[in-house]
Amino acid sequence: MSKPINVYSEIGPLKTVVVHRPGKELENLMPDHLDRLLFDDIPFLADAQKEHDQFKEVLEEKGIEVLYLEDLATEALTDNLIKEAFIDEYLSEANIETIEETNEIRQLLEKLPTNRELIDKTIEGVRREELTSLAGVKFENDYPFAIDPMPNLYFTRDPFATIGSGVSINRMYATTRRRETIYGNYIFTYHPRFKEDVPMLYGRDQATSIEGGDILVLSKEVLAIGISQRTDLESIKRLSRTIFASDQGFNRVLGIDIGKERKFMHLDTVFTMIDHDKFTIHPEIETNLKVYTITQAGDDISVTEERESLENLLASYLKLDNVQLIPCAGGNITDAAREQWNDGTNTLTIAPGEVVVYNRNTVTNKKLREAGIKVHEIPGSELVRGRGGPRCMSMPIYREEI
Ligand SMILES: NC(=[NH2+])NCCC[C@H](N)C(=O)O
Repeated sequence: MSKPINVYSEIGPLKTVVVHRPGKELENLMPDHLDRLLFDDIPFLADAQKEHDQFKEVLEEKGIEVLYLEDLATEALTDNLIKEAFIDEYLSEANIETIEETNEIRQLLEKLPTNRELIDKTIEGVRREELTSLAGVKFENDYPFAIDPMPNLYFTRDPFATIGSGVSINRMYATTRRRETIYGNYIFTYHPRFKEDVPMLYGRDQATSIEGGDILVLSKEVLAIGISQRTDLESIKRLSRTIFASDQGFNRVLGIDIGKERKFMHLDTVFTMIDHDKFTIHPEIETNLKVYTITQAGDDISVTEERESLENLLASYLKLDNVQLIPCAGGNITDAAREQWNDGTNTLTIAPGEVVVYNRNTVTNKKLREAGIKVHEIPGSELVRGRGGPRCMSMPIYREEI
């Protein structure tokens, strides 16, 4: 049987992808805690779900198998021991204040009629008002949650990342997203579809952070990884060592330093690959861009700073005569800033030269069409409020070879 995971490019025809339909976790967002939960606004859940369903439909119309993270996580709980271990791990990382609360929440989770409801509840979070053990208790603060929600989970790109036939279970930068990686760990360890034969390339317990939005598989040999607010050069070195040792054919990692900024927290918010020789790019990162090359050197790796422009580096390492960088909004400063903020550069490529984008980024989408790209538009007025676009909302599991 062929391997369950096959991702050797950013652009090979997409066959299988993992998404998460936003759920009640979005109704646990509050203005006072948005910053910490990495949100900029509160989406209207019903509309966010409709938009997400449209995203799924566009993918399914192209014959792409759409898997839901919440289904996979449910199916990974194949027996009671695994389920108990999952609940234990979830509770131990949930930052619950007292033993009484922990015990009551454990009972609440165990009593849920189905494993799917259990998974949904862990994503949604627990309000203090749901716990009878807290009735009448006076708190030092008015924080309403016994367990925080995980509102960012619909950005399935980030907590784990598929590379070749393996998966990097990531160490997330912010506490609020760290628990999301529990699901990936259970899926790739216990789900019948994945449990055999999926090499784990990074671990959630590592000391330095790396997130999937920074990881781009440019070719069978070359990866690009953002050095960003979310991903450290140290993590890239660690991942590179494992990847080179895993003998999958990857022999070069480009570390692209995009600075530590909230507005472009991951490489894929400013740079994506959309065809054999075409990329989207946010003009703001192009000046003074630092790129490092990591390769195998004897028993270890070497890291060297590149001198060439990104364009030349891509052409040379991808063995092309030249490449085209398509600037967000055609490069106009104001339009590019607005459309990048609304994920205009965050394209999901579903086949060479064919992408899914938000309809709101009209200037960029026009430029993509002019460059000969086939563009599928989806609405994203609510989804975008979490600061992520089609690439962030999708984790490819299988791409055909190109
Ligand atoms: N791959 C991406 N660009 N993901 C975007 C994630 C957005 C999310 N609110 C965060 O800050 O983590």
